[in-house]
Amino acid sequence: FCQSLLQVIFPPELRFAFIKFLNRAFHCFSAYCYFDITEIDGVNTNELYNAVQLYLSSFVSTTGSRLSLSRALNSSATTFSLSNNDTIADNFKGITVHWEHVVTQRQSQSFSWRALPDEKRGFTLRMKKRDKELVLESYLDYIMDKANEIRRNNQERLLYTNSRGGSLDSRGHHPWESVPFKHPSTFETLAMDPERKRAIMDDLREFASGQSFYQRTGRAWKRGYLLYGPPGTGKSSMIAAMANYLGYDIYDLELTEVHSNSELRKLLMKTSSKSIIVIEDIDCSVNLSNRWKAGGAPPSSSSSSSMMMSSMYDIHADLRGGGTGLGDTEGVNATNNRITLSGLLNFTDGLWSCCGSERIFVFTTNHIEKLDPALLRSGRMDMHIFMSYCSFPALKILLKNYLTCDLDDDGGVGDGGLGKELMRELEEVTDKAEMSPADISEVLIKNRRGDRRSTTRELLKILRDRAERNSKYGGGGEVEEEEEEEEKRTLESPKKSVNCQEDMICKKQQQELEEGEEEEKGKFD
Ligand SMILES: Nc1ncnc2c1ncn2[C@@H]1O[C@H](COP(=O)(O)OP(=O)(O)OP(=O)(O)O)[C@@H](O)[C@H]1O
Ligand SMILES: [Mg+2]
Repeated sequence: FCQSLLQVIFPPELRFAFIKFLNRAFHCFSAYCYFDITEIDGVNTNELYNAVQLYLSSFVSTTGSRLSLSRALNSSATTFSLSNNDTIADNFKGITVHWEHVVTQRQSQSFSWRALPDEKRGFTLRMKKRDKELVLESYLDYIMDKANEIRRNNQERLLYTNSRGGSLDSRGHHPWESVPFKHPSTFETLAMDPERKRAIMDDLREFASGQSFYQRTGRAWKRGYLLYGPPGTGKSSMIAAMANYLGYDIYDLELTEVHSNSELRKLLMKTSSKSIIVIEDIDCSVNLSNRWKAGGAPPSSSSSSSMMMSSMYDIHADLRGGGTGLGDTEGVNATNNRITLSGLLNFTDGLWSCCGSERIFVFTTNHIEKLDPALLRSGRMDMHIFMSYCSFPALKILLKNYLTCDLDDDGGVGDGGLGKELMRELEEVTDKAEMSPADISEVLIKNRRGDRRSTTRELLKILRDRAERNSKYGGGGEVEEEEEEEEKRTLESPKKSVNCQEDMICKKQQQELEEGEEEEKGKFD
């Protein structure tokens, strides 16, 4: 009766004004304030809404009793989110905030360019008025960062390659092509000394969480690792483990496909942050000890041989980038049409190297001694990591992974383990055998049908043979290694073998020239 009386006495305008006033009075005296984050902001999707949803999903799964589940395209994980009109509390730097997921039916609407969903979804964030500043200043940024991290962890990572060279294709597409990266190597499966492994993992973790350090010290947020060691010691596996550990994408840069320094720069500009840029076998992929060429004269040579050397380089430049041919002694083409060491150093160190951030450069080589000292100078590559032949602690990791048995220091645990004696014998010969983890894994795979002890005995036999051979002929599989190297070079870089032929032709020409000179000299004498 009162209500109808009020409706009769007060006109609607007055009633609305009264309700508005009551609302204002309530908000004035309330200790709380509210932010609405709607799913669609005008006609655009609100990034903050998606970020909040993802962020809340990281802890709502353990606290909520009724959840909405979803899975995004290319995602490998289920996303949990608050059900309609549910509420959850969160703590941030000592303050408590409350999130409510508000879903209402959208009223039949006027004309819109974009088909809008029937439901209007949004989050309401409730916090104490005194906390408003902190929320605006850092809580929302924190949520965005966290959401990006969750998105990256859930999403498949990619392995990029520059098989099309360094330039954009005719349709202006990206110079990198990608495939999903699914390498199973992790630091768990990687066989190397546990202490060194831990040091590398710590270094990576510090790098990934070191944004403020890099900002404070004025350094570009990047890090370089040089992995070196004999073939099959796990350099490529280490790169995969790094990517899996940090959740980064990998850009596998094929230097032989890049024709100039500017192409190299373009490629770099098209890489994303949180990625590992890899150049494998840097000593094989391109001749990088030619920096003197850009500066003019070679380090030490007689004039005739210097001329001959120049010609040699010009032939290479021709092959790669269409130079003018023999006699172009200044090497203009050599520097313009092919990549040089200084171009590569600019790539990793120069101003361009910091477009984008949080990037890791990894170079690998089997022969560190063949690299130009400029690449090795301190500060260039932050960490030099030697991947050695299999040591005993590394062997234990391989045994654990391949034979699925946990081993303590005495070889015990799990069905009696492998036994103290067997472990001692293994320890004695492992270092002397100088076998790579790849070779040892091969033995373990071949003999995996037998029981653990017989497989290990088989391995011990092979290790002993290798150790004996090494003591007889001195040194590890250097000859094998050289052969493998040569094979790798021919397989990976057909151009290289062309270059080798060119080198031989040039050497022959040089020999003929010298013989000619001697003849001339003889005539004068
Ligand atoms: N340290 C290691 N831990 C575990 N497995 C390894 C290790 N090293 C090699 N392997 C095994 O051997 C295979 C070849 O290793 P990988 O390709 O990583 O060697 P690499 O050092 O990159 O050799 P290359 O110099 O020829 O490129 C891997 O697939 C892996 O199964
Ligand atoms: Mg490799």
